[in-house]
Amino acid sequence: MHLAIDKLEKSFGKRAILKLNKLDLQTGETVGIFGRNGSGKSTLMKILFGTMRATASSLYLDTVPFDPATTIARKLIAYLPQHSFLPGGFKVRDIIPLVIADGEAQNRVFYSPGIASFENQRIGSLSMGQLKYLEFLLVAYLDHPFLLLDEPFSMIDPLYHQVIKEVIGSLKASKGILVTDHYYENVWAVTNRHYILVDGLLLPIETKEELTKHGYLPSRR
Ligand SMILES: Nc1ncnc2c1ncn2[C@@H]1O[C@H](COP(=O)(O)OP(=O)(O)OP(=O)(O)O)[C@@H](O)[C@H]1O
Repeated sequence: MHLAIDKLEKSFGKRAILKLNKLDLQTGETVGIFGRNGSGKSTLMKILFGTMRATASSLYLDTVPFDPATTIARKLIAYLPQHSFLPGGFKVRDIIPLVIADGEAQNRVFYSPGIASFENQRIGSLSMGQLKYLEFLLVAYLDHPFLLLDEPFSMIDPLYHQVIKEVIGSLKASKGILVTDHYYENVWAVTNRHYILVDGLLLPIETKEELTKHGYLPSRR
């Protein structure tokens, strides 16, 4: 499947945040987006997922015009938002089958490293990192063809960064994945193509040095 952005603009009042011209995301590839705080990465993901409306857009799914308002109902895109989305009152072991219908996919979450150590806890009692890790696994193992990951590594301890990279690697062949995180080395390790969002424009980048050139990384490290 092929998700194509021909145009995507978003303004808040008079402030233009996104002025994208072209972005393609195909199943079988993982695309990284870098950008400074406030550059519009989360805004882009919210618009594609359908929880925020673009000011103007021209989007296509396999060459057919695509309205993100239909994303959730069509189970097209799984989305890990920056902020937690699970209800606090449920136990971890009960929320897994509520989010994921498929038994095999549920087991992938249950048997992921570390989950057994807190599967009997309530969501509301998890640490921020445990919660983010659980939410990452839940959206990653949904059967949707596209996956948007907004900061999957943030708040999670380094031991599990490797697990997350392996999960993304295992899904790469079957899904179109868009990922952003300020742990840019981790993003770079799992992506096929990379962009940096500068002044509302998505600029393709080939080397990490370009992250410095575009003012994302400091020039002396
Ligand atoms: N609902 C809103 N109303 C007004 N401004 C908003 C709204 N949502 C986001 N913005 C602004 O849009 C800009 C882009 O925000 P966004 O969260 O997309 O950035 P980001 O690249 O994801 O940043 P970070 O790396 O800090 O997560 C910011 O300046 C933010 O203040």
